[in-house]
Amino acid sequence: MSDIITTTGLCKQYGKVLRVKDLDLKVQEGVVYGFLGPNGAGKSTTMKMILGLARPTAGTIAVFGKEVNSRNRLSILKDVGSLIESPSYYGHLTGAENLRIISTLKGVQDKDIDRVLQIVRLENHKEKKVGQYSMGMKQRLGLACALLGNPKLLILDEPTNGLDPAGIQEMRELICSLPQQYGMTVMVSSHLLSEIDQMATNVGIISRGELVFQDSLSTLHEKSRPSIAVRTLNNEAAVKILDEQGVSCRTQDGYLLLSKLADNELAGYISLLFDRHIGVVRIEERRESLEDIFLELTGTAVSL
Ligand SMILES: Nc1ncnc2c1ncn2[C@@H]1O[C@H](COP(=O)(O)OP(=O)(O)OP(=O)(O)O)[C@@H](O)[C@H]1O
Repeated sequence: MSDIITTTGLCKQYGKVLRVKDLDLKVQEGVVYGFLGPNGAGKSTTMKMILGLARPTAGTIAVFGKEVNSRNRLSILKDVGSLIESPSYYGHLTGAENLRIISTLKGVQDKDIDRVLQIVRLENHKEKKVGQYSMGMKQRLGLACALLGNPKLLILDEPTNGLDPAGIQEMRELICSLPQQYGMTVMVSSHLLSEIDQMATNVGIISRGELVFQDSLSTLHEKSRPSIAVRTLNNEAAVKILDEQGVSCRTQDGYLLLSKLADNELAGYISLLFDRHIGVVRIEERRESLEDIFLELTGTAVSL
């Protein structure tokens, strides 16, 4: 699989503050790359630099294997569609008319308009004035604009912002379908872990301008460490007994939390508790949630 976006040591300074620090991103062909981070982490700034809308302070950006410079920028970005911030439209014109204006600017044939309207499921509303569109329809029209010309790469900055749950679901399904159905690579940003979890195959997590995780979503899930939660009738005494055995544990919500043990070891400690007349009433396996991992990586509680 080739790399569609590679950044090396990418930095952006605003005033005296470095807002994007030494970013080495790798977005491989055919993935949905979820670019996740708390508000103000530097996601939009990074995407704008990739799209040539902001000038990097340092570092390089390669798209489709070619390092982007002022001479080749336009020819490379011809194959990139984007949705950055809420797009504005002519409200007195229809969806199709708005798309016609963009397709002319992009040098794309008119017949592509019906194709993109179909992908975003707006074909039945194309003759309606955009001023009468719902927020979700406007956002889908934004995606349609990005899809004009059948780009190989889509860069979408928080495309579900401002949408209701049904709109979010629809946008998410659309984005997920793009690599398989149209062979596109998608980089999509969000501050919502649950959204990236449901949409992306690969994840880059940015915190205060720094990349703190980059790998497949499944690798992120593997980081969630299993632990054993035990509920007894006397947790205080149980902690002392386990402590004597060299087993460290902490109490949380009425449970003793032990790091994952082999089954025979755990069985040994449980029978020891029985021998010491401590009733064991629950034994459960738990996994650290993705939210906990996100918190560890970024030091910021995640919004769901
Ligand atoms: N043009 C600018 N001039 C000065 N500071 C800026 C500019 N653009 C962004 N910043 C600052 O850079 C930091 C990163 O902003 P950015 O918009 O990239 O974050 P983000 O991760 O996209 O967050 P959000 O989800 O809130 O949009 C913020 O502290 C922001 O205030």
